[in-house]
Amino acid sequence: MNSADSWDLGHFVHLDKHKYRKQRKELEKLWRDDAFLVNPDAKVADRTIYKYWKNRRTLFSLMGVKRLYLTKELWFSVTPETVAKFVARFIRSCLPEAHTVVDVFCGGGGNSIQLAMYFPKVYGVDCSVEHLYCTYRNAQAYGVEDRIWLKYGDWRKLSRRGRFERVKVDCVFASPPWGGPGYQKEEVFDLETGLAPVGLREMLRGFLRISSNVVLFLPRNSDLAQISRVTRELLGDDARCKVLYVKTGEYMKGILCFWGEPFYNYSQGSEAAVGNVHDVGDGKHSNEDGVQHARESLSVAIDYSEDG
Ligand SMILES: C[S@@+](CC[C@H](N)C(=O)[O-])C[C@H]1O[C@@H](n2cnc3c(N)ncnc32)[C@H](O)[C@@H]1O
Repeated sequence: MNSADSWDLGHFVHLDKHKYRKQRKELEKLWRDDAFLVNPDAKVADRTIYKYWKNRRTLFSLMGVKRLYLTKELWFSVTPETVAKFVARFIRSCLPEAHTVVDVFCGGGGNSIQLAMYFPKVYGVDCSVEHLYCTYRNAQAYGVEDRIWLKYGDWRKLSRRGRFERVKVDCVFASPPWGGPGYQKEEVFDLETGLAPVGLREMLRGFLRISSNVVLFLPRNSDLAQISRVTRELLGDDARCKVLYVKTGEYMKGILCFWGEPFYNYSQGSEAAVGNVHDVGDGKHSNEDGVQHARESLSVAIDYSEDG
C-alpha cells in the first residue's frame, strides 16, 4: 500500500485525547473525502486564486508530479518552495547540531516540509484542522511525514500555557498571517497592529521562551525601527536582529528576521543559501553597512516567473 493511502494519528499531537474528538472527526472526514486535492491541470474558476494557480509550481515543485492539497487560504499563504528551502538550509548551516524545530502557523506545510528535509524533528502548529491535514498530505508527497508532528491549537493559548517550553527546541520558525494581500497597500507595515494573532512584541516574547533562536518571515515593508526597538526591549541594548530581504526574480517576497547568536555569523549560513537575498543590516547598525555585506555574501538568483 502506498504510504499516502494511510495516515498516522500519532503524528497529530494529542488528537487522540477525548477533548479533541471534534477535531479528530473533522480530520477523519477530510481524509475520507480526499479534501482539497489540487488538480494542477484544471484552471481555477476563482479569479482571486488564479494568479497563485498560474504560479502553482513555485509553491510546490512537485505540483503535477505528486498529489498536493491546498485550501483557498493556503493558495495565498504557502511559502514558495525556493524561499522555504533557503530558510531551512540557512538555519541548518547556522545550527548544524540542531535536532528540533517548531514551525508555528505551519499552514499547508511549505516551511515544515523543507525544514523536515534538514532536521529530524519538526513540530507544525496551526489552529486550522484543514491546514494541518494539508500539511500532512503534502508532507507525504515529499516523503517527510515521519519527521513532522502536528499540534492543533490557537497559538495564543498554547503560548500562555507554556506549550513547548519543556521540549528542547533548537529553533522556532514562524510565518504569521500578514492580514491578506492588503498589507502591500501600506507604505510601512505596522508589526504591532498588522500581524495576527498577536503583535511582534508578544509573538517574539513567547517564541524566545521556547528557544533563543527565532526566525520570522515578515512583510517586505515591515517597520525596521519597530523590529529594532522590540529586539532591544526584549533582549537588551546590545542585542541584534539579522534582517534579510528575500527577492525572487525581480519581486521582493518579504523579509527574514533572525534572532540568536548563531545567525549573526551569516557568511557561514550564506554558503548554503539558495536565493537572491539582500541583507539590510541588523536593526541596530546602518542599512548601508548591511547591504554591502550582503552583496559580498549572497548572489544566487531564483527565477520565479512561470506561465500557464
Ligand atoms: C501565512 S500562513 C502560514 C503558511 C505556511 N508557512 C506555509 O508555508 O504553508 C499562516 C497560518 O497561520 C494559521 N493561524 C492563524 N491564526 C492562528 C493562531 N491564532 N494560532 C495558530 N495558527 C494560526 C492559519 O491557519 C494559517 O495556516
